[in-house]
Amino acid sequence: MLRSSKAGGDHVQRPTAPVPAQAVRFTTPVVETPGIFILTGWLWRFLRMLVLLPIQFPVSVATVTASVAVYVVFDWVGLTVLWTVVDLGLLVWWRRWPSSFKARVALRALATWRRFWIYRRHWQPVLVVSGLAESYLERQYLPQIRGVVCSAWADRVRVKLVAGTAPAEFEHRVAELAHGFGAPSCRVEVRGPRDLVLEFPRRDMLADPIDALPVPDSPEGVDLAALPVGRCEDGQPWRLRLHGAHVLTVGVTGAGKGSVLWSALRAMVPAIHAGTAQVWAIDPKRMELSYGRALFARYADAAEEAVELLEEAVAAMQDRAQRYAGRQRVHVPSVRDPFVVVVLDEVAFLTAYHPERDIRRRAENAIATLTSQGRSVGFCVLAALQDPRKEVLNLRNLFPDKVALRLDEASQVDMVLGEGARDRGANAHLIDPGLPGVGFVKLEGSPAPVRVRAAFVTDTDIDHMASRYSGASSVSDEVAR
Ligand SMILES: Nc1ncnc2c1ncn2[C@@H]1O[C@H](COP(=O)(O)OP(=O)(O)OP(=O)(O)O)[C@@H](O)[C@H]1O
Repeated sequence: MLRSSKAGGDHVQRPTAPVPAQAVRFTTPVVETPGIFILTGWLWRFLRMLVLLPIQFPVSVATVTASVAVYVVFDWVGLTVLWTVVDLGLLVWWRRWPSSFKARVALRALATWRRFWIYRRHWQPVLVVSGLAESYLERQYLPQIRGVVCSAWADRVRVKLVAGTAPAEFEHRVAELAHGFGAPSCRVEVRGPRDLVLEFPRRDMLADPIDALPVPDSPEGVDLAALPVGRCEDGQPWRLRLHGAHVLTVGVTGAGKGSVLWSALRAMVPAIHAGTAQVWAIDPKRMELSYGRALFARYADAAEEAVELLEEAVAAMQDRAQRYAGRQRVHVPSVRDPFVVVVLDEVAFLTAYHPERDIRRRAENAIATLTSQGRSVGFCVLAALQDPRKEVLNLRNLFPDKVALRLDEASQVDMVLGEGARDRGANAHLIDPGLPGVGFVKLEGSPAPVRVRAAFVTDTDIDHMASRYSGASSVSDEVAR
């Protein structure tokens, strides 16, 4: 039976055979909605809006209600007096307490205005055209705007997602959203299930160069785990963790890598002066670091010397680890056991470009050992690199913290900041060449990349630092101990 040519064959449609027309077709009947239902729906929505309006916009509703009440009771004269008094009060508030006025009045009024004029007005067309509206049974579902908050530099639009969609759909369309709402960029921050925030900058807070930040007054004022090196896009200080981390700064030539290195060193010079921190510098280009040579406990520019310096650092680190074994788990910087920062400008010179294979191998081994074992015993590698590809530096994942300055290609963003960083708005390949020192970082505790700018430490600043703080660092020769 099963072998018969008919068995099972009746139901199999051969790929080339035409689909037969159905003799009988079942379709859902179309029933016209009675007008009364439509009217009831509209009325229900209108009443709901009236009830919710005072809850959603209490200040605006109170203002309009009070104005109407005063007009009804006291006519135009009363209304004019009321508004004159209110305006004078606002004027005094603005002049006397400008920041509180800005936070409580100006930015809130701006948020209400932009919510309706920019976001509500363009929401449907932008989302439909960019493919973020969902369709189901011939009905269209749009993510909802839950609120708009304005800060001094950006609008944050809180959005409730349509059930069954994922934040990744927004992350893949940041360019469409930015253009759609007339913003220079858009970043997506996921706050919880079906809850995300779209951040649209209104102006660039990092457009102007930042002068070198003040040097802390004393070594006690230096927090090696949070050195201020510049500013974040929201105006907050950008702090770089060196103690307990390794930092890789990547950017094309002229991207401003030097300003990240020098800002970090500037923030810790009192500790260098007191001898609780040391800088071991490798400067293959002989341009970037040679200026502040007096600040360094060790310095090398030639390849052979540089590799020896790295191997000395490994020996010192291992010696310290041996002394700590079983006795101490956390490194506390002291004159005896200073925090050692190995600064490596253009690390690829040693790991990829040097013609001698032995130099490349030794340099790579030493960097790998320092980055994988140095954190807990107070050794940190602070490196700069132009090209982040694996062939150039296959150790890049041993650096827990990375800074992406201006990059050549879009694909390099995820190489530096990790997968998905570009989708979340870290467009390091689109940074304006006229903005050196601008880049993206991932701050602790948040997967969303943050745009930052390093302060610019000029040659004069370096001269001053070198003459004021040099010579005091007690170079403890750990290898000898
Ligand atoms: N943070 C900054 N703010 C303003 N201008 C900066 C900043 N950083 C660098 N610049 C300017 O950009 C120029 C190039 O910077 P820098 O030499 O640090 O780049 P780089 O990435 O180290 O380049 P290279 O890899 O070629 O050494 C500097 O001479 C300076 O004029």
